[in-house]
Amino acid sequence: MTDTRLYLITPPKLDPKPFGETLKSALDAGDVASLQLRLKDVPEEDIARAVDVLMPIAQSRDVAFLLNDRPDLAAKFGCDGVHIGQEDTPYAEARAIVGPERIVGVTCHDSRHLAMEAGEAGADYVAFGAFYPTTTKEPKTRCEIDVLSWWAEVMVVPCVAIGGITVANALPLVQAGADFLAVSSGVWDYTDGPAAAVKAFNKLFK
Ligand SMILES: Cc1ncc(COP(=O)(O)OP(=O)(O)O)c(N)n1
Ligand SMILES: Cc1ncsc1CCOP(=O)(O)O
Ligand SMILES: [Mg+2]
Repeated sequence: MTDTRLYLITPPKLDPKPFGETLKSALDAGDVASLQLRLKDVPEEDIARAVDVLMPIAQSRDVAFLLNDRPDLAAKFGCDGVHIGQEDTPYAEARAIVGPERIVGVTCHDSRHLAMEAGEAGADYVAFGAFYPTTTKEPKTRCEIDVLSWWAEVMVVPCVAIGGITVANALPLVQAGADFLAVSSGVWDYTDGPAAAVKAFNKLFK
């Protein structure tokens, strides 16, 4: 049995009501640690509406609900945390906004240095990637698996792997010691559907 758990990331554009039904079936299919709402280039009211619909679905199933990019909205909406990248609100400011009880995760690309900085500052997790090709986002870097295994070996701050992760290519990341696999299209676009993807990922973690 490994300690790896699934961290789902929503598609960058979605219609909350129908997506909410898809989300229910995915979360009811197996263990999911967290869901990140990651809407890009949309007005705040679209984020608010998606939070209204999707956050109760996640939280009622003990799935942590994180918001991408916006610590101010994460605090305003009562999300469980926020994910910030290197071009978003700096960690110290994000932590001051959301407080000590909420999760703050930080993008660290392929950089041991960025991850050590974030970990020492108090980040609740560091995210490395992209490990595989992805069309969901133009990642700034590719990350080698040895960065992940080094971190898992020597550090205690949880590490997240992200970028092009699928059921077919996830095992080396699990074996390297990733605490979480952050997955978007590998679940939402899975051939047999998101629920089957959640089941298949959880089988890999056994
Ligand atoms: C878990 C996780 N890891 C990395 C990212 C990427 O964040 P960022 O670099 O800020 O890019 P955008 O997602 O904001 O386009 C993430 N969102 N989640
Ligand atoms: C947000 C993000 N950051 C680096 S790669 C990526 C996209 C993750 O989506 P997918 O799992 O579909 O590659
Ligand atoms: Mg960001």
